[in-house]
Amino acid sequence: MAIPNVRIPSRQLYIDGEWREPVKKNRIPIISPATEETIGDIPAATEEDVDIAVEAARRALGRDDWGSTTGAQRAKYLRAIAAKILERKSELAKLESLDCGKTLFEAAWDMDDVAACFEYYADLAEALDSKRKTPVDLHLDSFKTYVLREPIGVVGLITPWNYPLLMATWKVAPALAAGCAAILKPSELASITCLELGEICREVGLPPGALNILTGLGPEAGAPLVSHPHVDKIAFTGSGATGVKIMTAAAQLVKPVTLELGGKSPIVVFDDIDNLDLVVEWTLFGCFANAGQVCSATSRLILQESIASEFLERLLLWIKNIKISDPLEEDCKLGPVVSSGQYEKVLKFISKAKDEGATILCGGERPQHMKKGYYVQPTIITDINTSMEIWKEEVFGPVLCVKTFKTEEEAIELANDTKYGLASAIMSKDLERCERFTKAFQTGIIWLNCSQPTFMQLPWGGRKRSGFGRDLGEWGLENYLNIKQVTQYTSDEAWAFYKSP
Ligand SMILES: NC(=O)C1=CN([C@@H]2O[C@H](COP(=O)(O)OP(=O)(O)OC[C@H]3O[C@@H](n4cnc5c(N)ncnc54)[C@H](O)[C@@H]3O)[C@@H](O)[C@H]2O)C=CC1
Ligand SMILES: NCCCC(=O)O
Ligand code: NA
Repeated sequence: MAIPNVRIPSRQLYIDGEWREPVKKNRIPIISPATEETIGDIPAATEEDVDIAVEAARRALGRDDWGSTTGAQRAKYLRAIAAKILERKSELAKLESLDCGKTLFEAAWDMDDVAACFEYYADLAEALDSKRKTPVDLHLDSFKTYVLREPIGVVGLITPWNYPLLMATWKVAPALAAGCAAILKPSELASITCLELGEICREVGLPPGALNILTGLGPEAGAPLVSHPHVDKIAFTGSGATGVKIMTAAAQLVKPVTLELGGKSPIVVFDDIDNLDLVVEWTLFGCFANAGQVCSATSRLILQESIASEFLERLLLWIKNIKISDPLEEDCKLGPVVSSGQYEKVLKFISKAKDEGATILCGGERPQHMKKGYYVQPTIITDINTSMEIWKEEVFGPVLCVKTFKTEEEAIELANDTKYGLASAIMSKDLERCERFTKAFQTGIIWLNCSQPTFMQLPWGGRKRSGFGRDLGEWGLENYLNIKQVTQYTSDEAWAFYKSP
């Protein structure tokens, strides 16, 4: 089928409401994950550009047209952005798919979520107006006290390539709703749609400096943002290794961070399930959506021994039905991973698993029919012991590990046997058992008889090495608010602590 072509806009950095060439004039090529060809390039920001963007953001905070806006006024901008996203949905979805390899089906889904997220935070921005000043009654005649919620200031938002525009929106929307001035640094592996967000902000007349978009390499553009003295907070989604670097750099300035890092989430399947196909499909979706490049992917299947062979047999039949093709093709359900680096990384994990004695039940290689592109077959690995790397480390690719269990205690122990703590899923018709697992799972996200559904009203984030802080919901807005207490002495009486002269 003919692939719909779309022009990749050539952009500069988006700073202070306009397009600006990077000071050093460098650019980074865009490599198509589906064809391995260079299809464009993005500007490469460096420290000098970060300084210019931070000053623009600080100026915005000091100007009435942004720094003194009400939540209702900011909500208008957020709703206008949402409308433009929907207007350009088809083109943005294609650009997203071209850039990161995500199927067009999933990219379109993401664009709906992006628009809905801006709308959601527009509502919360309006609600903030009545919550800005909360009286606290001490039942004391001589004091009047209240709490103020105010924007935290200039915020640095550093985001990954697996959901390029959606992960950026999870941070940009609440940051703008709170009245912060933001500098977004998307991943250099997928920046196209984030740059289009800059064009959309320019078109809706978002005041200059409220949102600035700096594309570029992590160490060159991200690191200077983290260590900039006039950036008040960093919100990050990405790898654990980079999260540690960011937290270490921010610590030098006692700068607050929120870290949404990786995961190695379990899906526990009991033999009392009613509908085998329903559970098999959730298991597939939980690990192979977005080609497995999902921080919350339930990439460890912990299967009750009594149904293991029947379940795996059915799983293999479903896997054969997954259409692997150019991600822009209709009905494609598995595209390439984002880059040659990620491709090599995933294949290395698989070969290490084999070396350590595991069995590749299916997949494990490039699909025969895809001669070009960073494609990895949906892969299932069995005969795993818990000391293997494949059991412990996040692969961030279409690779599902399987272990079996007999008792609930064994299942809980296997599920929590990870340094991560992002998400867990349990499939069982016994809701009391689900309740027990909800308490026992050491994660921030629990799925009961499903895996991955993500709703922006709910707090998203984890524990342990999956980081801390929460995106989405009211919690997402709190990330960008400073809480200030105000205590007023209202009496004319002396305080009478000291003896009057
Ligand atoms: N939890 C999640 O949602 C994600 C997890 N990952 C994991 O991370 C692995 C590596 O993927 P990467 O794209 O390299 O993730 P990464 O964590 O290195 O990159 C994420 C963002 O951080 C920036 N960055 C990198 N080094 C930085 C530094 N020193 N200071 C400031 N910013 C910096 C990058 O430019 C990008 O915008 C993946 O294989 C996957 O395992 C990657 C993306 C998302
Ligand atoms: N369903 C959203 C997952 C977000 C993430 O992988 O970071
Ligand atoms: Na890309």
